[in-house]
Amino acid sequence: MNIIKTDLEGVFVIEPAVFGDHRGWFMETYNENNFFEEGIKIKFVQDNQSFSAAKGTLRGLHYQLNPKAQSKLVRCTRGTIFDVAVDIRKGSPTYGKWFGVELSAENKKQLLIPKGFAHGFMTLTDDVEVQYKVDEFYAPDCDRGIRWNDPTIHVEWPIHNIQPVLSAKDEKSPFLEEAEINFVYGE
Ligand SMILES: Cc1cn([C@H]2C[C@H](O)[C@@H](COP(=O)(O)OP(=O)(O)O[C@H]3O[C@@H](C)C(=O)[C@@H](O)[C@H]3O)O2)c(=O)[nH]c1=O
Repeated sequence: MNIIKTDLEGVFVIEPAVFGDHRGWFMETYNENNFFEEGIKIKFVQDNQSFSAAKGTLRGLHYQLNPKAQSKLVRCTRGTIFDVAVDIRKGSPTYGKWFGVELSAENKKQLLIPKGFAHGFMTLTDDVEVQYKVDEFYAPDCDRGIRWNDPTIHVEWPIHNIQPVLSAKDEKSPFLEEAEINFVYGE
């Protein structure tokens, strides 16, 4: 398993070791020891899965406020997504900066998104399944969003000539400037 740093502190791309043989393949999708060796101490408590029917579906950018903030370990088990983490920790040297990576059933990569980041993804194929582990339970009262096309964050979504398929909630999310955020860098 390769745990690869990105330009955003605490955001990692994970490349699992895939063992193929005449039957197919095997891989570990999570190994606590490997994460601990990299100094990543997370205790996951909930596993989530979503299905998106159409290419160009966009879920995000989502986060839960403190004290219910979540770290997320995201993978795509059917189809392909462009997965994005945005640093929304006040006072962070990379505040408002984003990192994106293609995750697919084929490349088997995962993205680790720490607390203090917003997360979202766009489907690049039809019939997409995304699975992710989180280290805090769902807390609807703390559930928040930032508009997917916030001009100050300016995520370069790979499909930009279409109106994405959005939830009613995501259509109305505030822009970063007005969003309620209670993450402070270093805390
Ligand atoms: C996230 C979540 C939702 N739900 C319910 C609430 C709602 O009725 C239904 C659909 O919820 P949403 O519309 O928020 O689902 P979705 O837009 O897929 O939300 C997810 O998006 C990605 C990008 C994330 O990062 C996740 O943390 C989560 O916010 O599922 C749970 O029961 N538990 C959960 O953990």
